[in-house]
Amino acid sequence: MPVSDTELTQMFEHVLRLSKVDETQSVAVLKSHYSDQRTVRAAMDAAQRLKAKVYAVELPSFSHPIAMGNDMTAYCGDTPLTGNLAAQRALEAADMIIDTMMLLHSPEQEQILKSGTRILLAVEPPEVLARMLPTLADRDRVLASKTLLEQASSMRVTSAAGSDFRAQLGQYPAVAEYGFVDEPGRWDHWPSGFLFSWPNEGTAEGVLVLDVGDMILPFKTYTRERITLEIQAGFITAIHGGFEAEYLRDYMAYFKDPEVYGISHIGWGLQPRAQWTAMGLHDKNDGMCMDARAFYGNFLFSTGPNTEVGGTRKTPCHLDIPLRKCSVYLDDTAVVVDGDVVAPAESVVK
Ligand SMILES: O=c1ccc(O)c[nH]1
Ligand SMILES: [Fe+2]
Repeated sequence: MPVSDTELTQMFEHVLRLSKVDETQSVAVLKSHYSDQRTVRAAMDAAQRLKAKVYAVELPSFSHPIAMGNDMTAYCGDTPLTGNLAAQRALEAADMIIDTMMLLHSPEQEQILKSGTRILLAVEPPEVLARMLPTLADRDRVLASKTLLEQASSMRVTSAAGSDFRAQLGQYPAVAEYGFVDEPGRWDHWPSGFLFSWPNEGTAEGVLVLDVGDMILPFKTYTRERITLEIQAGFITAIHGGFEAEYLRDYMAYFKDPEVYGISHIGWGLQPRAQWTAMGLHDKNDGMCMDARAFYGNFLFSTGPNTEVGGTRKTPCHLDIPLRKCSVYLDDTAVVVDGDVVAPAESVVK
């Protein structure tokens, strides 16, 4: 249902308050011509209403000749900010950036965060922003699980469909997404409500079976037949199945980059207001479909880049693949069983 401009501004005030925006803060709204202009205006108005020093940084869009589709996660790494050091300095000067054009998975985002500037990504449609307006309960639920994830030395994922995946953890940090940025140097995405880390280089292995009803982003498709991925030493080594497997193989091969087969972030969803069904109710160009990444009890894995945590894989092809009905174990502790969150207690929604 349509959200009014007034509601959108009020929602931004709520999220910016949670992000500790006040009269002591400077807020930069990062945009390009493809930003949602209503989101840009609401962000600017809300920051001003909280008495922050507000400015906008507009960048000409960037399109790489091999990028396909309009989903902002489909081509990662190079962005409108790449190479524009003056603009990067202008952004690093802010205490907080509201990113309406997508810096995610770029080295520049990492550099800006290291300067202490915090970044909130907001590119979903206003109606999706409204349905998953972040709360302190979201933060507490995700951070309770992050405590377990950052202490774990391994993750194992199994499913009735036949998945049996393992990875060592610890080389990379655990990342919690709960929809607002309340600490210096923090990145987050409104809407969200999930957490993840990256496998230690070379340690992801086993089999992941995409069953009927799982999802592949940025295709924004529900899989209608099984696709089986073989994973060895941190990379997908085979993709078996029918037409949908062929489509996935063809898309990944198109980039002519062996790093596209690397395993990227792995984690699970903790947002009860995100819905598995939502993707079927939106057009492919409506946004990046955060419902799919965040729905409660999913196992979300992904392929390709790991630059945002200092890794060396800057490949542009990034697939986010949420699976239902998996069991996720951290060392010997089950956090998700058959698609339902079981631990820690503070992360379980009754
Ligand atoms: O919020 C996000 C969105 C995309 C992604 O790849 C990770 N986290
Ligand atoms: Fe991702």
